[in-house]
Amino acid sequence: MNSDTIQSTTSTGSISPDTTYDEPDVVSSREKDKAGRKAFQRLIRPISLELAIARILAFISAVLSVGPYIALVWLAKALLGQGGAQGSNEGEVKSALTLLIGLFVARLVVYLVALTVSHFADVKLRHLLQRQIAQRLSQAPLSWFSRTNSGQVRKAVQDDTAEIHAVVAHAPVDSTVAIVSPLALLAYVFYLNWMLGILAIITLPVYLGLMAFTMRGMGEKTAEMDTRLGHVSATMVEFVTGISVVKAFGQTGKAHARYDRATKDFHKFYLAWCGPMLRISAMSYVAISTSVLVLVNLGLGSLLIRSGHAQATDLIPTTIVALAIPQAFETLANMAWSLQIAGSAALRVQNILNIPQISQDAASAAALPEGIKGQSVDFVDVSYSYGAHKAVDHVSLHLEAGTTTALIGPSGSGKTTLATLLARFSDPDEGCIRIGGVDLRHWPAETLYRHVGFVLQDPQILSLSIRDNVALGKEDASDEEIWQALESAQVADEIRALAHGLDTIYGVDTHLSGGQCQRLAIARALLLNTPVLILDEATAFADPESEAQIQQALSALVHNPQHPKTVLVIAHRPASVRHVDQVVIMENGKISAKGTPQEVSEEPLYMALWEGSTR
Ligand SMILES: Nc1ncnc2c1ncn2[C@@H]1O[C@H](COP(=O)(O)OP(=O)(O)OP(=O)(O)O)[C@@H](O)[C@H]1O
Repeated sequence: MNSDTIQSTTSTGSISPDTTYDEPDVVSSREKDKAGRKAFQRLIRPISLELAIARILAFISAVLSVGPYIALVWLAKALLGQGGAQGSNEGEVKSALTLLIGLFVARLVVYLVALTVSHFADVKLRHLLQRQIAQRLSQAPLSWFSRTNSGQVRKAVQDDTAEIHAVVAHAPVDSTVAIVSPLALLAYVFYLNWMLGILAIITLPVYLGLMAFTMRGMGEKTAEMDTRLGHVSATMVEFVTGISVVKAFGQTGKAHARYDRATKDFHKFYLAWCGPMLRISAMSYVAISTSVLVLVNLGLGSLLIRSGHAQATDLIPTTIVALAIPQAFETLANMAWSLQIAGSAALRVQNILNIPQISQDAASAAALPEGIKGQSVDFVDVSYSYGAHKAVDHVSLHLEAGTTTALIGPSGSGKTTLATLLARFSDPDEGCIRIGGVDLRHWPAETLYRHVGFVLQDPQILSLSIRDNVALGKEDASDEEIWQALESAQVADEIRALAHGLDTIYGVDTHLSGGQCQRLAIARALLLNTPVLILDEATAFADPESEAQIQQALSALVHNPQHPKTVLVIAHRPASVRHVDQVVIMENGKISAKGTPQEVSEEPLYMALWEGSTR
């Protein structure tokens, strides 16, 4: 986006100098419009057969729409007694009425069947897209989520599938009817009397000319509007997400300013675009307004009748047709607009469907990978980058089964990144990570997460009951097992004190402190009892009294001879490294030293950790 200041031209051609806004790249808006159309066509491919059937039915319904007019002319002639004797006229009136009602109903039925087919197709597509989106999101590496604004994800998953619905369910039927029906009606009107036919469309060139003028660059402008709306939505999400921090530091005005500016920019853009357009389009609607059409068709039509160039019985249907045609243009204009909106929506859905996937070689979701030996962990020449920034740089590390390794190092040295690679939040760019000698890429996801448990800095307590939160990875856990895990994590008393105990819904019935959330996350890991455990400063939020107890519980768990664990702790304090088997020091994404606590005790960073704690 560049920030050129542009001036808007009003309908009178004057320049309004105060109408300034940030202008997204016009070329990119045009490309976005094109790409959106392509993405939409690609998305609806799975329902192309259903849409073709809906279009054919809509075509039949549109052709049938001429029927009632033919019957109307017949009826008018019969009523005006142009058909001959009295008796035969009565019969003709009845037949004409039967035909009129019959064709009207037949047309309506075919139209409704066409709409039903397109709605079924839409339901099928929605289901398919939501399933695909859910599947892609579940296989996306965590790094993708941290790069992507949550507002964008929500928009793609919820709003965009709804916008595509509006077009898929209605456009094929309504646009076919809107094109075929006026053509069929006009053909009939011209067949009745070509001069009345011309009257029926005589004001259309004025309307179409003005409309064409207002619709110039519509595709790009709609794409630009979508970009700007996305920006408004993203700044809103950003503002709401960070509101507590922003308020705490008294920066509400500053943070709000970004959202405020985005909405103001949108407001200016929309006014500058739609103001002149609406004025011209209002003028164009005069040309097809009912009063003008009635005046032209009935007025000039009467003159044609008087001069003997037309019959009175033909004038009523031709005037009705003239009044019906503008409706078709309105439908087409609305459909074109919806199609452009759906194009942008399709592009976002397409982007979600294109997100990189964590590769999955193993076929069975539950089985252990073949060739697994023990629970040792190996990082083999592992590198990982966030964009151009290398966070982990050719790291090789062996974690002996049943031992505890502490990762220490300055902030930003790559500890969390290395640890989360073991939980397969992303795959390494280079090298590989093995558990029991098997590359993580060959582990079925379900099996992997029954082998690797983690407690991260952000404990991620979900808006579920305490029971479901603790038993997240072990749905069949008994209450007894859950309480046992809560006891070991030193949080059982607090949960017992809640009015609904294990059934308390987090975030609805209660809010827990950071330390309590952390201990719940530890209970979750304890319950899962995985042979490999990652702790990212698991005691960071714990209050001093419970910290020692949590450490004891964890150490008992780690050194349990029945369930030996391979543990990787990201440590920021001496308490976390005191009893470990191995200390690994990281600096700038590389391992600078490793060994037992005694072996690394002279390392400056190790000493700094102890000194920091006693300060
Ligand atoms: N999602 C991300 N996107 C881009 N860069 C990131 C992301 N996460 C981490 N980084 C960068 O990667 C580097 C390593 O970060 P990492 O969080 O692994 O370090 P750390 O040693 O765990 O730090 P800390 O002790 O502060 O948690 C840092 O320079 C950080 O800025």
